[in-house]
Amino acid sequence: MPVVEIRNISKHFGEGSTRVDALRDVSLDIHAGTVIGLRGPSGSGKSTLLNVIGCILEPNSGTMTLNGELVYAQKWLRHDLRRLRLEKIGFIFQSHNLLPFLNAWENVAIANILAGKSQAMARKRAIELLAYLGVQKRSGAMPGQLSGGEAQRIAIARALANDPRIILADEPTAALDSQRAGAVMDLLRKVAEEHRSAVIVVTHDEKIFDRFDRIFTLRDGALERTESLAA
Ligand SMILES: Nc1ncnc2c1ncn2[C@@H]1O[C@H](COP(=O)(O)OP(=O)(O)OP(=O)(O)O)[C@@H](O)[C@H]1O
Repeated sequence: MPVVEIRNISKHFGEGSTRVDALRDVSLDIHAGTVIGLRGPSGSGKSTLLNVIGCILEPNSGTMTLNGELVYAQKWLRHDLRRLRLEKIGFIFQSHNLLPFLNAWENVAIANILAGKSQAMARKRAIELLAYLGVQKRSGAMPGQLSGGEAQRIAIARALANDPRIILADEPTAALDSQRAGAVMDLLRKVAEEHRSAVIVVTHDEKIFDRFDRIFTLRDGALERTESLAA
């Protein structure tokens, strides 16, 4: 069973002469344990698709099933989308978006505290994740003291805090050199395989194209072609 199942999803912004069709009839399946690339020219709908899968943006039509649960069919079928996001979905952004006034482990723990877990449990989980990602030595550092690669690992740890089945990453390697970009992709693969998550990465970054199991290409809001890169 796919972790993400999208059928005929469309999304437009505006009406009449200002209408933009950001997604047109997009259908795709994403399976557990896979790392998927999403590419396409600027304005082709990549962020819109990521935000729809992340239940941040409501589509106009189609259906979406996440982790076996039908969550959208012409309308949202759940009223607690925030909880769904907190429990099932991890977000990683290009600029890591760490909170500047919290140190590394606190930035990771906040995800669990928001989800209602105890401070002690949130701290324990944060420290475990920082060790898993190889940045435990930086757990007391403030974001301004971290290198780009360290900050991105901590942002990945935060995205993993609630054991999400779906990890959405918007240009996670854009600010990194090829060695660090490769290390981030290795981590995302490890997470996909060990946690049986589906990882979806929006990218223009050609140096990581060979790291995906599959690449979906969007053009003018429509899925153009898919490439299976798995050996
Ligand atoms: N909130 C909005 N209001 C109006 N139009 C929007 C909005 N968000 C996106 N669009 C339009 O929808 C289309 C798809 O945008 P989207 O951001 O998904 O593209 P993208 O492929 O992620 O682009 P980029 O690579 O530049 O980030 C674009 O034409 C964009 O201008």
